[in-house]
Amino acid sequence: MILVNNNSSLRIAIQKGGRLSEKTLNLLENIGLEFDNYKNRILVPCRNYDVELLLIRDDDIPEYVQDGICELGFVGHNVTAESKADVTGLRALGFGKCRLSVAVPKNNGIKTLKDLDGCRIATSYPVLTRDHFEKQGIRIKTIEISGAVEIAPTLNVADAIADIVSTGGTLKTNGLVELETILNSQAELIQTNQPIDAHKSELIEKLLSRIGARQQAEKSRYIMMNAPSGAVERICDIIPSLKSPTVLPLAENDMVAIHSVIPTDRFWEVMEELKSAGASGIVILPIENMIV
Ligand SMILES: Nc1ncnc2c1ncn2[C@@H]1O[C@H](COP(=O)(O)OP(=O)(O)OP(=O)(O)O)[C@@H](O)[C@H]1O
Ligand SMILES: O=P(O)(O)OC[C@H]1O[C@H](OP(=O)(O)OP(=O)(O)O)[C@H](O)[C@@H]1O
Ligand SMILES: [Mg+2]
Repeated sequence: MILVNNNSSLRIAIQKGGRLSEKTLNLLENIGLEFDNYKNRILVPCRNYDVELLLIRDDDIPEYVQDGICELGFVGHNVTAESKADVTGLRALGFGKCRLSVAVPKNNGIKTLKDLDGCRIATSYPVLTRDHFEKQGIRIKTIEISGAVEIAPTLNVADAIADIVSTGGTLKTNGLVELETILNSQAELIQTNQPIDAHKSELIEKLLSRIGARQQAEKSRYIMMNAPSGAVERICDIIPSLKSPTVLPLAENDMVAIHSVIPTDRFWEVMEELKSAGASGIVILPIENMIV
């Protein structure tokens, strides 16, 4: 049975309450979509775009998108991969970064995955875990647990775990060490493989283009600085992306203002070099959107 969304508005599934909810809503608002009253609601209309949000548990998102109940979904790649849903990944979103890893109690002699042959692995990701071990010909028994997986070895419910790791703090607190990564993950935008009409396809195209502009902007900063005109060439060498900066004369003799866009992650690396090249009054501004 195919359960496509017959409503004329594009429907997007997002996590109702959890780690991805706020960042997903922020992203949608940052690309100009206005929602109100999404607290305590399941279907939330949008004031200025032909779209509605379906707020549900993240585990349900891939299947809702697979079945066409929602055309799009924002969800962790770990959840999509575990579900094996028939959907298309459109964009990695750069937040909710984590990994699914195998971890074992510290100092118990387990050094490689092979040492876990015949062992019990506690996890909320039985599909990905079994696939990973099977590919390496290692026999394991998965013990499916939906939360607080890290405590399973202490309770002797399992010999090891496969769980989500980000900073590694939870593993450390529970006396576990990471053995191997099964999957790297971040939040992603997924699309249904069910047929989509022309109106909804156009809405998706426009959303993707706005998300692209937002992602580009987040990767960049607008930089302004003053410098002696003789220093412009050296400053451009320090930041290769400053190939054709805007250079404006200042009232002060032989001084110019340099304006350009630089990759966010480069700024802190080159700030000292810029200063020693003669730059002063360096100002860095966030960019709202960037269409290249
Ligand atoms: N420690 C973490 N750091 C960064 N991202 C994480 C972390 N833990 C989980 N994630 C990502 O955030 C997603 C949502 O995590 P969350 O803990 O809110 O899920 P949940 O408890 O299954 O929520 P739900 O109630 O919707 O089922 C995860 O599927 C994963 O992609
Ligand atoms: O490596 P860390 O930075 O410590 O993060 C990892 C922890 O974060 C997630 O749990 P969360 O805090 O979302 O609680 P949950 O297990 O109840 O979902 C995950 O299940 C780990 O327990
Ligand atoms: Mg969940």
